[in-house]
Amino acid sequence: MIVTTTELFKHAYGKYAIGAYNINNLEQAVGLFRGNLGKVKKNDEPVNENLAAPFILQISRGARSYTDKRFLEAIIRAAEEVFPEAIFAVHLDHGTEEVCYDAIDSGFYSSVMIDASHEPFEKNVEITKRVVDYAHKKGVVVEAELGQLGGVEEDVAGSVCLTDPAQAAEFVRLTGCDSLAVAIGTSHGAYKFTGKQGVRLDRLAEIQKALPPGYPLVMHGASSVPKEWVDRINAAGGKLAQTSGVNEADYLKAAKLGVCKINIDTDGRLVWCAIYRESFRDKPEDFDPRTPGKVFMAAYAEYIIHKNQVLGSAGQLKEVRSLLTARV
Ligand SMILES: O=C(CO)COP(=O)(O)O
Ligand SMILES: O=C[C@H](O)COP(=O)(O)O
Ligand SMILES: [Zn+2]
Ligand SMILES: [Zn+2]
Repeated sequence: MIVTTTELFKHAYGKYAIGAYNINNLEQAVGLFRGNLGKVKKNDEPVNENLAAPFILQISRGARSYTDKRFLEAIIRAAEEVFPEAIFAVHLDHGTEEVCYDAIDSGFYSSVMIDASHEPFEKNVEITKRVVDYAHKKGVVVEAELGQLGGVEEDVAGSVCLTDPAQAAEFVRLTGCDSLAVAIGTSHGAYKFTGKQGVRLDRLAEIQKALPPGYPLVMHGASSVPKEWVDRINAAGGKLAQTSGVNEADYLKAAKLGVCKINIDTDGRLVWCAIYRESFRDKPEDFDPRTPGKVFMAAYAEYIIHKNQVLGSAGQLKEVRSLLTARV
């Protein structure tokens, strides 16, 4: 069942965070749905309610244009039928104004992100407000961004510029956006922090205090970039040096400070890269695309289960399901 992020955030606020996972292809979709239902190897395994989690499926502009946006949509529609127990939001990640309108008009996305954070404050407000007004008329909710993450974010090269708490409150008031992505020291990709710096929970606490009670915040660039996966990639011929990620122990700390959505893309890519490299290394005679694909879907499902455990969303599906069905 596709729901809005608002419905998920209400349940999560202050207690745990919902995993927001980017996908680009069929194998990632299957692994993602399995993992969020506590299944690993087969689609028809029984749901494991102790592990099952509500989640957000994110589609970036790059994912939409990788093949054709209609392919991803068809895969997700099929997944809804194959995994009828899943409760998730379909979210456009880092949209421009034009792409937001396209996603809203499609009737498929329950949530969009307008990212005008590279614009000056007033322009960011102006663009975000237009998207919010358009989206709300069609029942779609909007995530916006204020402040800039470090590193490269699609075609926006940002330098770390933490979100100002007072500006955040003003931004939310002026735009009416439903959730806000804040810059608290993280960046996209596998090379996040230099030295000992980490997530700026102190700044996050100030932002939470400045906003209305219960207002949902979003953490981008939240992959933990696990050493285990980086080492496996390198042992299978990869060349990733000096990687660094978010400490997984910070996820729940951030959730207690109002972060309801935690964005993870890079970690899924690392799992993908390690599994495919190992498969090609260990089975050089095999050229069947399903050989690494099968291993990847199971490994990705297991990884999603792990992530949901550290986010605190594992095991929450049952309660979310009963709340949503009681409401109907
Ligand atoms: O923020 C993200 C997508 O919007 C993903 O962040 P990572 O690169 O840390 O996975
Ligand atoms: O914000 C960046 C996300 O990780 C999406 O990345 P992508 O644009 O390469 O799909
Ligand atoms: Zn941004
Ligand atoms: Zn992001």
